[in-house]
Amino acid sequence: MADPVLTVRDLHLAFRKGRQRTEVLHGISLHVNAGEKVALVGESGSGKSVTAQLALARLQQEKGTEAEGLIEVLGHDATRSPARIAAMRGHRVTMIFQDPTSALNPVFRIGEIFEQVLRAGGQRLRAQEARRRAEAALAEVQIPDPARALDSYPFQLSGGMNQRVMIAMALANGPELLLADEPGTALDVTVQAQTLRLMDDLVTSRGTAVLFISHNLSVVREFADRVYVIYRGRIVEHGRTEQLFSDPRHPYTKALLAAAPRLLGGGLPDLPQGAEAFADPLLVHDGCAEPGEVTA
Ligand SMILES: Nc1ncnc2c1ncn2[C@@H]1O[C@H](COP(=O)(O)OP(=O)(O)OP(=O)(O)O)[C@@H](O)[C@H]1O
Repeated sequence: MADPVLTVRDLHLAFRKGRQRTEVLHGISLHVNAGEKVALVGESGSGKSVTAQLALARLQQEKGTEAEGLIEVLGHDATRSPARIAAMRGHRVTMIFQDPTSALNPVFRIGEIFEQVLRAGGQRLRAQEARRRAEAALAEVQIPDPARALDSYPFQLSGGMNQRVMIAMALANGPELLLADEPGTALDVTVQAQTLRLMDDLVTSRGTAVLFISHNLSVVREFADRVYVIYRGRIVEHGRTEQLFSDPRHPYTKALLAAAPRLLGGGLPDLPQGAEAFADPLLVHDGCAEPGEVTA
């Protein structure tokens, strides 16, 4: 069996503010093997994002955070050696967020952000080579005019386009682990479906391990090899995806399944013929900023 790239064991997390202490994780354990696609599913506030933030060593240093237990990322303990995790972020371990447009720094052009991404981890790269690699990466996520997209600001692209840009950036350095936190939930369902399929194809062909965070069980069905169900800071059920769908044991998993919107075929919807929403990379839709409007 492949080695785990992420191991979480008996992880507890509490936030302290003044005299108040709020426990949000109550001893969760999970793992993601090399090349495996694993989903962490649960309702809002159940503790999905904080788990990913701990794996990225982003929460440990915050005042009031009390974390106990093991979080091992590519062989390094995220609590004891946060600097080692920080050094791997952006190339060996990467992340995709819910709202792609606000995740991209609005004051830089896509090309400039991409160049920084390609230099993550101190890699030396000439500007021309960075541009060539960025164009190739954007072409791979099926952006029709990569050169034009690289010269654009994030607010000039649609939410769907920015999500593709984020996917391209997250995979550009060949990470071993991708943390995808509700990717595309800020987008409409058809665009979300398209981008998730694209991400799925790319990570599957490259063998990138993914921890896929979602509140929607039916979305992960098509994507994940295994699923963990988290409820109020506890893993209440886990198993192989098909087994979990065909024979859910925990009442919460059953409720989550019943509540999940029925998408076509139980998974992501197929696109209607001719519904290519991406013909123009400068097209603004999905309720994103209007052209010329700079988002914060
Ligand atoms: N920095 C923080 N300080 C205090 N409490 C926090 C902090 N970050 C998260 N929490 C709390 O921890 C709990 C878990 O939050 P988390 O963001 O992990 O939920 P989630 O399952 O990802 O939900 P969503 O799907 O809405 O993002 C919530 O009650 C949240 O309010």
